[in-house]
Amino acid sequence: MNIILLGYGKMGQIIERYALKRGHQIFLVVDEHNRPSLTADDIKGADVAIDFSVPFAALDNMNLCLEAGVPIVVGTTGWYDQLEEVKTKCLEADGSILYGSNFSIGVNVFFHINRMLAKALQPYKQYDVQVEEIHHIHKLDAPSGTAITIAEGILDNSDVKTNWVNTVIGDQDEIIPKPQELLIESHRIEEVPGTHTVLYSSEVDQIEFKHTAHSRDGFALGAVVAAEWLNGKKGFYQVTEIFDFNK
Ligand SMILES: NC(=O)C1=CN([C@@H]2O[C@H](COP(=O)(O)OP(=O)(O)OC[C@H]3O[C@@H](n4cnc5c(N)ncnc54)[C@H](O)[C@@H]3O)[C@@H](O)[C@H]2O)C=CC1
Ligand SMILES: O=C(O)C1=N[C@H](C(=O)O)C[C@H](O)C1
Repeated sequence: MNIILLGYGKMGQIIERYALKRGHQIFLVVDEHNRPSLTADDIKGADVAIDFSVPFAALDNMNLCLEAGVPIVVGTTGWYDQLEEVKTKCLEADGSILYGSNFSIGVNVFFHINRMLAKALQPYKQYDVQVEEIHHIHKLDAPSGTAITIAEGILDNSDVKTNWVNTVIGDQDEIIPKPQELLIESHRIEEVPGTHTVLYSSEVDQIEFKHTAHSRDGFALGAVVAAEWLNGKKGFYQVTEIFDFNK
């Protein structure tokens, strides 16, 4: 496939490596320097675009790809408050968008089991639940997109928790969540690639369910695999749809 890389930072550069390794070509690399002059005509002819940029740019990039008729895989997080609007635009334009807060196989299995765990513990009200995420100090958004997906999996399977609230440790006064609020605690530490933990605590014990990324390679390979899956499809998809264990 001919791939456009939208964003050429930590993720874009690793994705390039995996794309070449899997026999694809890089059609164009876009960052904030050449993005302002880019038009739909410039990207026509590419098979797919992969966006790992920044939230406002990802929204612009999705619009550009819809205009050009180029399918786009979006790994960028921090724009999910606009999800419904983007979905409507994509379906109206008969376009092709696949998004996901995390493209690694490990985290997608984690998402799946997180839902099962929440369902299993739903009757046992003696357990309170909280989510923790740890990322590098350069991360722009909090909570992480992955933590939001985890929280949604818990909220969908809880009759106690109604919404999530976030606190960034060290940045603000500590939030004391109300019983119906699911706390997502964000930590920003050095160069941590991404660690997510779900904690169920009762008076007598604690269950910890944790995923630790050792590098960004799992995210990058997953993004290329997602682009291969999207090739030739129309519609608005989540990365979870590409994994058989979710069927
Ligand atoms: N879904 C997933 O599996 C993962 C998602 N991410 C998300 O991907 C995004 C990028 O992460 P990193 O590569 O670590 O960040 P980064 O800061 O290293 O790279 C972002 C890149 O976007 C570029 N950029 C800025 N404005 C742009 C524009 N208007 N058009 C195109 N490019 C532009 C910057 O030059 C930079 O190269 C973040 O939102 C992060 O949360 C990161 C890892 C995995
Ligand atoms: O910004 C990052 O680095 C990451 N972002 C994604 C997120 O917000 O969940 C995925 C991964 O955890 C790394």
